[in-house]
Amino acid sequence: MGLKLSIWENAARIRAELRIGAAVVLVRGQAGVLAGAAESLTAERLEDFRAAGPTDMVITSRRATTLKARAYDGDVARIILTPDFDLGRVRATADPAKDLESPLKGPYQTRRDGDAGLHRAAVRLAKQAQLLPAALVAALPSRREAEALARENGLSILDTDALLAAEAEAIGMRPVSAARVPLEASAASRVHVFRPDDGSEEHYAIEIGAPKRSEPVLARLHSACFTGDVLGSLKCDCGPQLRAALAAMAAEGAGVLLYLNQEGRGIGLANKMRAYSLQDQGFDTVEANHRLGFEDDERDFRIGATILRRLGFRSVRLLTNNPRKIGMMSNSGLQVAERVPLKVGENPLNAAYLATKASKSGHLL
Ligand SMILES: Nc1nc2c(ncn2[C@@H]2O[C@H](COP(=O)(O)OP(=O)(O)OP(=O)(O)O)[C@@H](O)[C@H]2O)c(=O)[nH]1
Ligand SMILES: [Zn+2]
Repeated sequence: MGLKLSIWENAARIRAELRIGAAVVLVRGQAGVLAGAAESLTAERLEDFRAAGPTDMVITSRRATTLKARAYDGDVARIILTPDFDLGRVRATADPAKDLESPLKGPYQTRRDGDAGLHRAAVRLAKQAQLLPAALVAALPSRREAEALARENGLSILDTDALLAAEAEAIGMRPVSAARVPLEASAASRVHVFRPDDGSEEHYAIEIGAPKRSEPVLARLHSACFTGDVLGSLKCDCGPQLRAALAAMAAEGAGVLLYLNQEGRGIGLANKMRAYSLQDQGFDTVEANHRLGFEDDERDFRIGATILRRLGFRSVRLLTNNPRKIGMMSNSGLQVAERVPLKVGENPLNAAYLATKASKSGHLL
């Protein structure tokens, strides 16, 4: 039977497998590797990697900077897994929790020859699985042998160039369901649920009143913050921003708030809590992300524009202090007719966080 998984089906399955510690096969051109996430690695699986072929641990250049490892591959570094490199050292290399306690983890020998494309893809998949951005990669002799290894062991196999090509386009969003939900801010509210074609998290649109599609709509792109939105955390300004945005829309009688499930600026709640632990050790919000191996902001801002367009909007008055959100909207073909500042919720416990966003991430004051 010619039943073939689509690239999205395959990538979604591989993300789930990486989370539970399975090894997968990645191929590109004539090359193939066995790959797994460092965070979910076990001692037994580490031996499987060593038996499969010469194994590297791949980290991002952000993490490499903290570890003083040379990154010859631009945004990633391939650490050669010498025989003494055990599971404890893999964990300590991936996870910065104990960096200050035991700063001397190296020296690391990093690889500079050969192509790092499949290694880069492995780290990217670990990030998408919301794990620490670090992977184990064992080189296999050829694509043909990689395909045979996958077939014989029932492993998932992914062509990483095909995934990159698919991701270059904005991911499609399908409206799934919608219903009236009267809110404290406004009784005239509807919640719409959108499901992305790539099998990742669903996102929500909260429509207040009946905004005209022919005029710029008062809009907010809100990224999920479990701690701020739900628990009322004082470490950030998300909860007050969420409520102030809904209140502003209610006051005008119309607006649309997108609730985007991009927790922790796209790194997920587990990694955000790791970042918070680092902040308790004295690092600011940007430094903490970098020590973990992430960029300051890992969100895909095209998602918001895609959903707004699906809802029929062409132009927005955007509630934000973040110039990147404005840039993304314009690049995605949505006109930003006006920026509406949203400065609420400053308190003594988040003042330094807000100041860092202004000084390092270009947030407008
Ligand atoms: N990684 C990380 N994420 C954080 C931290 N504090 C808050 N967040 C996340 O940051 C996001 C908040 O972003 P938003 O308020 O939508 O956007 P913004 O970039 O601040 O821009 P505007 O609020 O529009 O000006 C949420 O996903 C939070 O979970 C932190 O210290 N580290
Ligand atoms: Zn927050």
